[in-house]
Amino acid sequence: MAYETILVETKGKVGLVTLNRPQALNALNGQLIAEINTALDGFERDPAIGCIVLTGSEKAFAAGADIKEMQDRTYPETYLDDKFADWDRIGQRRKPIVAAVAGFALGGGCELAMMCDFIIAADNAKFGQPEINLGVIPGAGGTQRLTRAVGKSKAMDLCLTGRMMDAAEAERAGLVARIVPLADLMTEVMKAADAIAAKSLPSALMVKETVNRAFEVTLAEGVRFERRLFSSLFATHDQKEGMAAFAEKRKPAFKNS
Ligand SMILES: CC(C)=CC(=O)SCCNC(=O)CCNC(=O)[C@H](O)C(C)(C)COP(=O)(O)OP(=O)(O)OC[C@H]1O[C@@H](n2cnc3c(N)ncnc32)[C@H](O)[C@@H]1OP(=O)(O)O
Repeated sequence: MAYETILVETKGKVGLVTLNRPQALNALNGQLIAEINTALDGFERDPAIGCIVLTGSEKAFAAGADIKEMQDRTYPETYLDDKFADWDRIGQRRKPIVAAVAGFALGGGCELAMMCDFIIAADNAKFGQPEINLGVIPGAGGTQRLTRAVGKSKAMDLCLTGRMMDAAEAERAGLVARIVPLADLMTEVMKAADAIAAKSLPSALMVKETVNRAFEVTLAEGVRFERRLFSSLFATHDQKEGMAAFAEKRKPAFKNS
């Protein structure tokens, strides 16, 4: 597959997608979103891949949905085409996805980062939902995911003022898992992704599924769901191997089965 707006690489057990529209600060047009989905489809199907990393450039993870592509749309086109259904697919992937964010992650860029499972940010990262400055509101899940990540007060502040927050504020608020110096971003993210990809894939998929379930169901229901998945792992080779390896003081050799 020839990609025009992203770079796709495999590094060991990690699939790496780099947004590559530098002239528009990685503004997310239809083609770019379609290409991300094609790349993710491939990594999801590939049994050798245990973790995916999504990143941009040092200046911009992504400066939002492509405003120039959107500006002439009518209400019926916007509503009936449901363009953001393609974006939603990114957040519905089963394998863990880490967002490596440097520079601007604004509007759809912030929403794209939040569709990933966690964000590691460079110290120059800037996050925001500035759609209100364009006479609209976030449309790819920003009001919902941001509120769950940082709480109502800060989500209201960001979405109503349209201001940007820096990496330190984003980490304090809980949007970002950790901050690293810009020069170390990809090294640190790949270390994390390699560590995840070395785990048993069924366990990693179930961690993702259960943590995400916490946003959808009551505590009691979530705990019951977790217990069922926990129990099901005792039917796997990797549970026997993981626990035997601990007892025998050696590294486990997982088979993803
Ligand atoms: C998902 C939904 C529902 C909505 C959205 O995401 S709406 C978009 C939200 N994002 C924004 O409003 C941010 C827009 N961009 C900016 O405010 C600035 O570009 C900046 C603060 C991120 C960076 O400013 P800077 O002065 O460093 O760079 P520019 O000269 O402004 O940009 C360079 C180049 O990129 C084009 N660009 C930037 N962002 C977008 C975008 N979101 N859509 C389309 N194009 C974008 C910008 O026009 C310029 O291109 P030209 O040199 O051809 O003018």
